[in-house]
Amino acid sequence: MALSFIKKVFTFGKPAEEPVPEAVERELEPNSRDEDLPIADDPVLPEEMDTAGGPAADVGEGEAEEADIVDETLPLPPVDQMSDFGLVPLSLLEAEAETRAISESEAEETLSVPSGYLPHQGVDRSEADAPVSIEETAEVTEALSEEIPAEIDVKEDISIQPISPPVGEMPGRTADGISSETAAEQPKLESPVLPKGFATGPAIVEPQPIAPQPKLSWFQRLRNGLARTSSQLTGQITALFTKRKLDDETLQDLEDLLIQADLGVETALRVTDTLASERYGKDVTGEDVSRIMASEIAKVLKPVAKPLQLDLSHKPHVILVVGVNGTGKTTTIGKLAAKLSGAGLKVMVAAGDTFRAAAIEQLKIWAERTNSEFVGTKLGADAAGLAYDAFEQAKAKKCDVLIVDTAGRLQNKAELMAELEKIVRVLGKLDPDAPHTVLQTLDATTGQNALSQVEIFRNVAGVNGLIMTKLDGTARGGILVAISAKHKLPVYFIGVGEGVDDLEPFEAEDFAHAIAGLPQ
Ligand SMILES: Nc1nc2c(ncn2[C@@H]2O[C@H](COP(=O)(O)OP(=O)(O)OP(=O)(O)O)[C@@H](O)[C@H]2O)c(=O)[nH]1
Repeated sequence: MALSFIKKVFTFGKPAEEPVPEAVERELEPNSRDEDLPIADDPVLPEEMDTAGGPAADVGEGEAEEADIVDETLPLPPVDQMSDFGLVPLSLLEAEAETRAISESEAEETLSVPSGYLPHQGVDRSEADAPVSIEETAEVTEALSEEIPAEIDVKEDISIQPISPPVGEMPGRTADGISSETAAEQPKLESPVLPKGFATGPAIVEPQPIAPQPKLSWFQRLRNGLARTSSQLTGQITALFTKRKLDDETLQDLEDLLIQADLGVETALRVTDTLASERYGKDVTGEDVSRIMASEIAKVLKPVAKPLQLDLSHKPHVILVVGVNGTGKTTTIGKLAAKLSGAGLKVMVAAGDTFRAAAIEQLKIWAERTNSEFVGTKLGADAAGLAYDAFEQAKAKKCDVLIVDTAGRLQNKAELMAELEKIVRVLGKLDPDAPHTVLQTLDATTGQNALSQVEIFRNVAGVNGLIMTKLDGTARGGILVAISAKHKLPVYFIGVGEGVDDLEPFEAEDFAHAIAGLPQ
């Protein structure tokens, strides 16, 4: 094999005689694909390619030099100078090859290796580089397993290389593949030592008494609800007046801020006018502005902060509750009923929201909780008819107050608004003054849309009082100031939670302070 390598070295660069590389031959053999392929004698190449002159024909100067080094036509140096050129005389190599062949055959005769091992015979690059087919590998393995005895007479100069024996048989390894030294080092623990923060044994969870959360006062809930509005507003005001005297520009900027907070143009102008008359050309702090703002808002709200007037001569005083879906009508009815029946009045509630089964059930529960009479009908029934029946029953039972729920409806749905009109008309048949109070609930999380809600419900149902709900959430209470300034409708209560007690009489000063971020 060494001889063939030497021959290859000295014949390189002779394309005409160059044999097909073994690797290529082997690759082609299994499928014999070369037999099927037509072999072109003279392949037609694209113009930029050329076969004439063989491989070296087109080489550049440098490449030609390289080619020359391996050209056998060059005269070889004298034998004693060959090592200077990195060459070994052929005669020496042939002699070495013969010796090697003898020692190989000797080794074959004397060697025997255990299964799973192969004799290591040094590395012959020419063989190592050539690919070995599966068939060849199988042949060698078979030959080894048949011919090589189990016991080995190891020659000192031949090393034995394992070919991955089973893990358990690896020297220095346990069956798990763990180093046997490491395994021996590890003490076998009865109970493992856990890191800090862990413990063994069954978990014992002792129930801890939960401290009751102190309920926030309604004003705290109102302030929390309006915190977003107030902190945004006061933050912007403080930024606006930092190191600035009060001039036309800052007044205009302040007006814009107040309008953006839903307070309405009218209230915004009131605030800026008062500020200008008191402090024009002077330094102004954010706190000065907040104080003036609270005072002006309170002036707008005071006239509308009224108690809900009940004319108990009517037996019953009829309260119709209207509003857009989800604004809190049913919940507010429950809260009102609780207050009134708690005060000793005989209350009846009527489930006029015949669109939503849950609303009927919800009101029934509120009636039970508040010891109120309940009148309901089936889902989809005529709401006006139900209102009429309830009124008759309340009269018959001598109730002090009848509160009629209605289905939520968007103010732009003409058909539903017409139905609401009908309920009012029907109630008026039994008492021309009924309904005595038409309450509209407004969701405090709504912005400018609440203005048009009031406008339309007022026209259709004769709304004569407001309740703003959900002021405990992330409310935008500024709109109530704008509505009050425009419609001047009484605001009776505010909703500050879902609980039965979370309905507070509307207080102008408190509300104004909460919006301005000032204490009560
Ligand atoms: N946080 C808070 N939630 C409220 C308040 N008032 C009502 N809600 C909640 O708002 C939701 C809607 O309330 P409802 O009373 O069902 O409203 P509605 O207007 O009767 O609804 P529709 O019958 O669909 O028109 C419910 O989850 C109530 O618990 C309030 O003051 N604060």
